[in-house]
Amino acid sequence: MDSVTKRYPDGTVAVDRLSLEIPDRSITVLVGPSGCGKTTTLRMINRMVEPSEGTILVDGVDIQKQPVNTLRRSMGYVIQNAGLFQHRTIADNIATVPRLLGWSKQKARARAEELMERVGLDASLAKRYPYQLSGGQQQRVGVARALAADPPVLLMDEPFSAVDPVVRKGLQEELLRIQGELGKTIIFVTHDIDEAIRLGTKVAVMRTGGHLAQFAEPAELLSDPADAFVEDFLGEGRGIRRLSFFPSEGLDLLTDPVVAVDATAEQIAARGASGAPYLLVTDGDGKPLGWSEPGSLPGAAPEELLAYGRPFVAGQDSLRVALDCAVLSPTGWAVAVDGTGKVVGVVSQETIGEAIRGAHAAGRTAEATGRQDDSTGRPEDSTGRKADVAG
Ligand SMILES: Nc1ncnc2c1ncn2[C@@H]1O[C@H](COP(=O)(O)OP(=O)(O)OP(=O)(O)O)[C@@H](O)[C@H]1O
Repeated sequence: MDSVTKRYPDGTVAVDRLSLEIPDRSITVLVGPSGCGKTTTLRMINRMVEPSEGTILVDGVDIQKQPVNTLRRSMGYVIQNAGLFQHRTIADNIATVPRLLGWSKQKARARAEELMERVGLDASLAKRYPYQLSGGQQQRVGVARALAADPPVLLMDEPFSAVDPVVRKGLQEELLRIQGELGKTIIFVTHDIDEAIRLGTKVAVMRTGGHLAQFAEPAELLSDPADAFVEDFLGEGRGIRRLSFFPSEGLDLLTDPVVAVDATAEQIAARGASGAPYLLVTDGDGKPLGWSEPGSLPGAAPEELLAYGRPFVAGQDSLRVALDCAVLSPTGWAVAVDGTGKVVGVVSQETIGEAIRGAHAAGRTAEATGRQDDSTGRPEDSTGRKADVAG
């Protein structure tokens, strides 16, 4: 997209000389306050709105030189409230484009069934009508319909804005999973910066008047907002949210303060000597039971143990998750587990604080030498998806 401007007939400049290079097979998010030109930008990409100036190339081809129908078939389009055809069943809604393309009824139906599964909809919903579905389910149908003819590009305009936060998070996770599986190029409009940071490989922050304020990876937005507008738009907690991009790998985990529930008095005395104010007691499988002062062991009843709270998955969860676990722990220590829930060590808030300072210093070095810092890539949580950076 090269120096694209949209001036509406009444003189409103909705988009002003916008230049963006949207990366292939990843999610690019357009974010900004109401009226900053996000929807206009998106609609210029499938020519629902024609630019006044500038050029838009897709795979190197000027979209103005392509027949509109061909262009739109290569781009799925999803809008808020899904925009489903109310008088058609779910299966027929999803099969709309394949049928227009002349697919047989059977083939289109099979495709609809396949897509329902892909977006997490039960097959039993196929014969229902949109009004018989929840908002979140309707939104999934909207995504399935947009994917039906397997277009390489998906344009999504505030697709999850109308659903509650829990459903929204589920839809976001689903979209990340689908993108990972199908490798679509997705351009996603939202006014929610947390959604942008969670979903975007790259995020374009726009400001009123259709100007581009910053185009960067989420971690870079959080560490180096281009100006006061972007900083303000990112809101509070920028430093904490940035920790989602730092992995917990390499945290100095201690195993000395971890004792099995059947440990002998001598073993406990030896652990107590390590100086930790609390020991973490584990069950026969190595899973956490709770914290105890060394003097109360052995023989502490389960109800006497202090709750260990939420553990983090070592190496998989981010430093943000590890810090959160430590802050929520009654002892100020976080419990680290492996993928199966077995304790691999414990770590104090202080040690996590040192790791955070180290990660910041490494980030600064990476910036100074101009190399890409791996820790500023896509944050992952224990599910292997992007970490929750909301809030
Ligand atoms: N058809 C139109 N004619 C005149 N002005 C328009 C038209 N469509 C949009 N605009 C104006 O262009 C500007 C950008 O609108 P646009 O819908 O692209 O913004 P947006 O960032 O998507 O906003 P929102 O988040 O509220 O949906 C706004 O000032 C809007 O009022």
